[in-house]
Amino acid sequence: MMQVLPIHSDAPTKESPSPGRLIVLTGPSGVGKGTLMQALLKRHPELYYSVSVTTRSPRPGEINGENYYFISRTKFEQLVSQGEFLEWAEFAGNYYGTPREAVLNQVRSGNLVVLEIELKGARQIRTSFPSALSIFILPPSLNELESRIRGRAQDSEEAIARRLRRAQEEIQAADEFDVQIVNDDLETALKAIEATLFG
Ligand SMILES: Nc1nc2c(ncn2[C@@H]2O[C@H](COP(=O)(O)OP(=O)(O)O)[C@@H](O)[C@H]2O)c(=O)[nH]1
Ligand SMILES: Nc1ncnc2c1ncn2[C@@H]1O[C@H](COP(=O)(O)OP(=O)(O)O)[C@@H](O)[C@H]1O
Repeated sequence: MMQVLPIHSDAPTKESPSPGRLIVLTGPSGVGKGTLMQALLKRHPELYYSVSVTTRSPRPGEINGENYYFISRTKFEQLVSQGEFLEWAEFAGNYYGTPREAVLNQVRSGNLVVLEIELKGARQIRTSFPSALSIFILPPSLNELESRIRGRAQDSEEAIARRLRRAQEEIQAADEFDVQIVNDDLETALKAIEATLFG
């Protein structure tokens, strides 16, 4: 029988036996998590991608409710105090969080739910959901990571520098996660993720 999880609680969520599963995709900014996620969703429409909430400004082309829910810092802090996030973190000057209820409902319904989140959030999920499958995406090199972030041409110099500093810290934590996959050739990395998820 499925156990009902506390929805509005700041206490770490107790894991319940459930037919669904949480998948955490993490790794430094610019490594290609978003690109891999999109390709994965195209090939496996049955996966549920959790749209995060953020205080970052939308980039050109980003759509509210599709890429992120874009909200103010005040509203974000209010949602934190209401226990609405499964995890949340500050990254490069902005807040990011995973909506609790939508994700838990999907897991309870038996779906594979993918969270694409940064290191601190990924650690929180590992603690709350020890059976979550966690995947760390590595760049082929730091130089390649920098050129991917620059190639995206959507962040200021300052934002790029912050992301690169943070990337070096994040990469050191790669071994904490269940699986490490290098995103050199995109297709190869995708196949490795598929093998991990669907075995
Ligand atoms: N903890 C946490 N991190 C998130 C969430 N949503 C996105 N992130 C991470 O926040 C970081 C910055 O995201 P973003 O500003 O979109 O930049 P980008 O990933 O470099 O394109 C990335 O590492 C995302 O994976 C979330 O809900 N929680
Ligand atoms: N395997 C790859 N080879 C070359 N470029 C890639 C690869 N994967 C992603 N990219 C490019 O790198 C940049 C950053 O990718 P993105 O998915 O936005 O990263 P993240 O979501 O991890 O920040 C994008 O311009 C993307 O097209």
